[in-house]
Amino acid sequence: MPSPSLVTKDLTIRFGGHVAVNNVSCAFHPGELTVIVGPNGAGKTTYFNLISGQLTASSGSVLKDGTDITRMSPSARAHHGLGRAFQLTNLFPQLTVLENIRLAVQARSGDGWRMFRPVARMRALTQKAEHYLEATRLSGVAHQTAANLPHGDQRKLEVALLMAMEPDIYMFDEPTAGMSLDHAPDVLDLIAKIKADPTKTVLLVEHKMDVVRALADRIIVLHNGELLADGDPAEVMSSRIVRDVYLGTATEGAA
Ligand SMILES: Nc1ncnc2c1ncn2[C@@H]1O[C@H](COP(=O)(O)OP(=O)(O)OP(=O)(O)O)[C@@H](O)[C@H]1O
Repeated sequence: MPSPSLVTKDLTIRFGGHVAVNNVSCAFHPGELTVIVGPNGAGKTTYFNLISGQLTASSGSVLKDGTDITRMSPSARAHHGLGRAFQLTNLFPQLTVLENIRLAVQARSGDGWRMFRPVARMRALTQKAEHYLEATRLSGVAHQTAANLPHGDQRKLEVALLMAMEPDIYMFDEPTAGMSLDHAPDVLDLIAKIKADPTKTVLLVEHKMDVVRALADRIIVLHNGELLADGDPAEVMSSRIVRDVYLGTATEGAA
């Protein structure tokens, strides 16, 4: 097993008297896709927010390749290779699909967001953007404005933007939420492609068990902000304690 790319150590956040994530210690490795499951309110999104920097921990730490990123801003964490897909927030709605991806490629290449650059440089950026267009099967809508894309293609564009940033760690929060059955397989195929790269670590928050079964190498279960179970998907999902949690019969402190 390679050394972990991401570690959370005793990660905790309190909102007033409520501990939403409670001492969660977990290590994630390249080449591994971990699905985070748990009932509503278990702390899954809060755990994600603590990792990507939308929230700052009350105590504990987050390490990326051994570097302590606990107090870093989301953009500093992104700079360290942590990539989280967000619905639409990174899109320029009036620009085309190709232009949006090219801007992400540009940002990644360190060119910043400058408007003017030599033609050859622009061509190289466009070629790279076209590569991500093809990888995400969006070439057919390359010249449509992002705002006019159907919902399914917008979700694919979010994945394309994330890929263009070339993170080591991909984080997806319910990537097929709100998608029609026709489009969901496209996004799942993309995530499967990312997971096939042994240098990438993938974290996924997901409720849909068919998605979990299709993609998970490993499952962790959160319950009342605590890490309740961690391991092989089939074993974890068939374990008594996890089934009790999903049936709502688990008792406090069952972990
Ligand atoms: N900013 C906040 N202030 C106060 N309480 C919060 C805040 N964010 C989350 N919580 C609480 O923390 C707990 C965990 O919420 P979280 O959204 O992480 O759960 P979740 O497992 O992602 O749930 P779901 O599956 O429903 O999205 C909940 O009780 C929630 O109300």
